[in-house]
Amino acid sequence: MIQEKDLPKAYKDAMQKLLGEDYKAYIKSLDEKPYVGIRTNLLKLDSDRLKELLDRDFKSVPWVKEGFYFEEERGVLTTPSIKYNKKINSISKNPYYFAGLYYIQEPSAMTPASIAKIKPGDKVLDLCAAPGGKSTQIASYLQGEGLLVTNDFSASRVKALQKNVEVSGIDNVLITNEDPKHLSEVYSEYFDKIIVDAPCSGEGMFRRDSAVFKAYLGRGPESFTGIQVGILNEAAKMLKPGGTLVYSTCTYSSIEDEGSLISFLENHNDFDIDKITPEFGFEESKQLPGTVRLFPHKLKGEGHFVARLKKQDGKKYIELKEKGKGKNKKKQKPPKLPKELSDFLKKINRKWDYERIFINKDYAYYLPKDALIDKSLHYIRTGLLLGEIKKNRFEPFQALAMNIKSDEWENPLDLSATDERVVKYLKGETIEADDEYSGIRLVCVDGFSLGFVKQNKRSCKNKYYQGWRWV
Ligand SMILES: C[S@@+](CC[C@H](N)C(=O)[O-])C[C@H]1O[C@@H](n2cnc3c(N)ncnc32)[C@H](O)[C@@H]1O
Repeated sequence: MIQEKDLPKAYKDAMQKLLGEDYKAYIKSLDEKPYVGIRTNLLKLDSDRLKELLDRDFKSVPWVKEGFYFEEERGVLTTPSIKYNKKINSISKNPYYFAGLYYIQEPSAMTPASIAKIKPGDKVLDLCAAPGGKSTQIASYLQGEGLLVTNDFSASRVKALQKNVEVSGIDNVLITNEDPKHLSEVYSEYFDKIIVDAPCSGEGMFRRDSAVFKAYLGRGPESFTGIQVGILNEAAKMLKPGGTLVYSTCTYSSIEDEGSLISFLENHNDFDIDKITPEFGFEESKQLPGTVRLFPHKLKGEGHFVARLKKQDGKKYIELKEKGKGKNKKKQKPPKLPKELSDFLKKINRKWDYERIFINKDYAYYLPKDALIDKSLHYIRTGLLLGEIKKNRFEPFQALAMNIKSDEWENPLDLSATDERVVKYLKGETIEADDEYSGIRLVCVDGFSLGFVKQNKRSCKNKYYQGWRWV
């Protein structure tokens, strides 16, 4: 627990100035446990079904309809429903979590994507995306239509982003590991919505993460503003006229919040603040009306700052194609698919658009529809990674399994969460099926896909991705 005496003087002074008589209530809130939230993955199910499966009537996060508080007693991660199995003892060690049915996310962190007005069909960029909280939420809102480009500058953090995108079953996605400067050279005025969840000093996360506090003592707010304004400048280039840009941080620092935004707006008079209604305990900024802070003494969540900007529709938007910018698009002739791959895809009851299948070094991808892909950028994923074409066979990958709905597979091995084979499977063990079969089969928990097995008679050789196993 952080106490007032541990806080740097400059920080206390700034908070007193910001909060006035609320300062004491804020300091008191530092003694309380942080809230734990979960958010339904709307790509896979709705919240009523999730509550049913987890056997809990969670309290809702007031400002995000698919967000819930995990425990009335905050931070206590005890088993929700599956009482039969003592090994399943936390919200992150639960078969439904492995099935990507929900994302664990701090309730305030659910705000930026929820106010970005994202609708199916939009092209959305999440510029500072790892580990993927906002990206998985954006994908939920897109409902498989449109495009999500999700980027992070850090090569190590982008791995966690990739995993979360794949567990969530997202296919209309490009994952990049890029400096925003490079992205803006390719994606000029390309996106309808952009989220900049900027790197920041993390003042709002002190009670949740002591490492953030330690890092803060070594590196205060001033060092972040240049980076934040730089990222916003690149985002501005990539937004279509009329588009929406959301800027968020998990800090209270007015240097990083209003300060960075004011610097940005001074050089971008084609952007206006699109007011966020100060409801649910959100506190409107006095310095920059229309933007809001979330304080832990005002609502059930950690500290955040959120602003929504709108780019004016000053000039008529010219489609990229007309500008001839789609030149480098990886446009292939519809490939002649290897028989192994086309035979495998026939097992999945879905209308595949074969023109979107892209094969690179024996790896097969299903590209997002109408997405601009440029060779100069470092893509971690271009769409859904289907699998690898091997000699005389196709090896389907985990990302594909997570994207398949159980009713798209003719004969899934569908196990109940109360079946101990589920945890065995997630641990990478061989399991026995109830019926005989020969070949690759989809394993599901209560109708939601988990991964593949290679079945011979009743014995099912485990194909669950090693790096994701239950340990
Ligand atoms: C607050 S975190 C993002 C959290 C994420 N949006 C989520 O909801 O899970 C900020 C991220 O910005 C990334 N970052 C730092 N500098 C960056 C830059 N210049 N361009 C893009 N991303 C950057 C960091 O690696 C970090 O993952």
